[in-house]
Amino acid sequence: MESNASKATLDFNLQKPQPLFIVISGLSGVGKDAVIEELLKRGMPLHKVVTATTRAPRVNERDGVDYHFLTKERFQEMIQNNELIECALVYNDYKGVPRRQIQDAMASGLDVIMRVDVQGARKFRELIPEALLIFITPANEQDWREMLLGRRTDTPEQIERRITAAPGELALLPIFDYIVTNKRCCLGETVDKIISIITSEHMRNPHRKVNL
Ligand SMILES: Nc1ncnc2c1ncn2[C@@H]1O[C@H](COP(=O)(O)OP(=O)(O)OP(=O)(O)O)[C@@H](O)[C@H]1O
Repeated sequence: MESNASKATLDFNLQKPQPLFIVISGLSGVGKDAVIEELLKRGMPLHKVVTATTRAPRVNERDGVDYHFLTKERFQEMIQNNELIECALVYNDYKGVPRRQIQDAMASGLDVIMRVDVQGARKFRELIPEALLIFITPANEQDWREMLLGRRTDTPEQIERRITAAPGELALLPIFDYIVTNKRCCLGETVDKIISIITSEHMRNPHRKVNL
C-alpha cells in the first residue's frame, strides 16, 4: 500500500523570479555611472538600457553601445507607433527609451538597469510604478564637491549651480525605494549594498510586477 508521503505533490518552487526594472538616480556626479559600470564588471546579470537619440554621435561614442543614434524621421515614427516608454525633446534633439529593447531583455530573464537624473526618476515612477528606484547620495557635501571636481567636466560655476539645485532634488526623496550612500573612498562598498538590494528584491513577496 502506498504511503501518503510518497503521494506528496506539494510544489515548493515558490519563487517565480520576475525581472526588475532598476532606476539608479541621484544628484549630478554622485557616482551613478560608476556604480552601474562596476555592477556590470562584476558580472551581474543586468541589461543596461541604451537610450535612443537624434543628436550626432560625439567622438568615441558607439552606436548601440552609448546610444542608438537615429534620424529624426525614424524617431518620430517610433513616437507615433508607441515604441518608446518615454521621450523628451532636449535642446532640439529627441531622447527616448525604446520599449522593445527592455521587453526583450526582461523576457530573457535579465534585470534592466538605467541611470536618470532625479526629474527622470519621477517620470519613471509615474510610468512604471513597480520600478525599483535607488537614490545614490554622497556621504557629505565635501565628498560630493571632490567627486564633481575629480571628474574635471564642470567649471566651478557649474559645480556651484549643481550644489544650489540639490535641495530641490532632495525634495523628491520620498519617491525612492532605497537610499544608498556612495562614500568617496568606497565604490566597492556602495556596489555591495546595491547587490544586496537586488538580491532581496528577488525574494520579495509579492514580486514587483512591471508592465511595459
Ligand atoms: N565611491 C567613489 N569613490 C571615489 N570616486 C568615485 C566614487 N564614485 C564615483 N566616483 C567618481 O566620481 C566622479 C563622478 O561619478 P559618475 O560620473 O559616475 O557620476 P554620475 O552620477 O554618473 O554623474 P552625472 O549625473 O553628472 O553624469 C567620477 O570621476 C567617478 O569616477
